Amino acid sequence: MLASYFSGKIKMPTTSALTLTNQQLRLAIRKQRAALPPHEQQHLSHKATRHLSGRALFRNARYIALYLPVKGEADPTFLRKLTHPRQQIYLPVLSPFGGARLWFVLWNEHTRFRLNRFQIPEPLPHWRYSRPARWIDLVITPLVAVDKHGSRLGMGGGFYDRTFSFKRIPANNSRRPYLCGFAYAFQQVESLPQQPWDVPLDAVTSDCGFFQFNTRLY
Ligand SMILES: Nc1nc2c(c(=O)[nH]1)N(C=O)[C@@H](CNc1ccc(C(=O)N[C@@H](CCC(=O)O)C(=O)O)cc1)CN2
Ligand SMILES: Nc1ncnc2c1ncn2[C@@H]1O[C@H](COP(=O)(O)OP(=O)(O)OP(=O)(O)O)[C@@H](O)[C@H]1O
Repeated sequence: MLASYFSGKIKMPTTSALTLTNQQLRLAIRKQRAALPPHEQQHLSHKATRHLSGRALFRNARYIALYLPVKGEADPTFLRKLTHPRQQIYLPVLSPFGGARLWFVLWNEHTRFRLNRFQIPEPLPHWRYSRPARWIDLVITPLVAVDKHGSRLGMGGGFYDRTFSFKRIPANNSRRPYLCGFAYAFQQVESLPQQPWDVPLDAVTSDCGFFQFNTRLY
């Protein structure tokens, strides 16, 4: 439908994302995502996981942020089972100080959860188990749509863009963290309108493969 499955070879989409507003595109893809039967969500998410888990960028990352999927989002949590003991998994938590920024809090067998204001489970924030965004090696980001340049459309809160805005400053010379979108192939669209605050993804993994963007600003 909307997708241009750009991994590997680029196919033209039947509907250009540019003909829809961001809000219309969000609604259309969210509907398609929520309509996937659970076994299909799991099957496609497994495939997306396999396209990433063997790569050095995953195996060499010590601090990895995942997210807990809601409403049919692709599920990256299988990656947790594929980590080795020296790797640590973090989850996003809405900053208790506001500002629409994310904290990253350790997820282990002792982690206690609560629902945030979007009804998404998140670890109870504790400074001892939090890690600053710039000290995470690999962030698996949720997304609604991504285009072939790595522009990401999210749920519309601007959380990831605000949290990783430091990556847009060339003087930071910050390759870290590596931002990898996690999605279904139908979320990959030809083109999204770019906003000045957008922080491009470094890569995306989906059921149709792993795709690295040439978006190095630094
Ligand atoms: N699984 C998951 N966790 C995540 C994100 C995400 O996209 N997916 N986020 C990515 O930034 C952050 C939360 N951002 C969000 C931004 C807006 C809405 C939202 O609009 N939700 C409702 C409507 C609003 C409401 O309930 O008050 C909706 O689903 O329609 C949800 C999450 C952090 N954690
Ligand atoms: N670095 C920033 N500084 C200030 N405002 C920002 C910044 N990044 C995003 N915003 C604001 O956040 C709002 C939502 O942005 P956008 O629609 O790009 O969110 P999104 O990427 O879809 O959401 P999310 O990252 O939460 O999944 C915009 O109105 C924008 O003004």
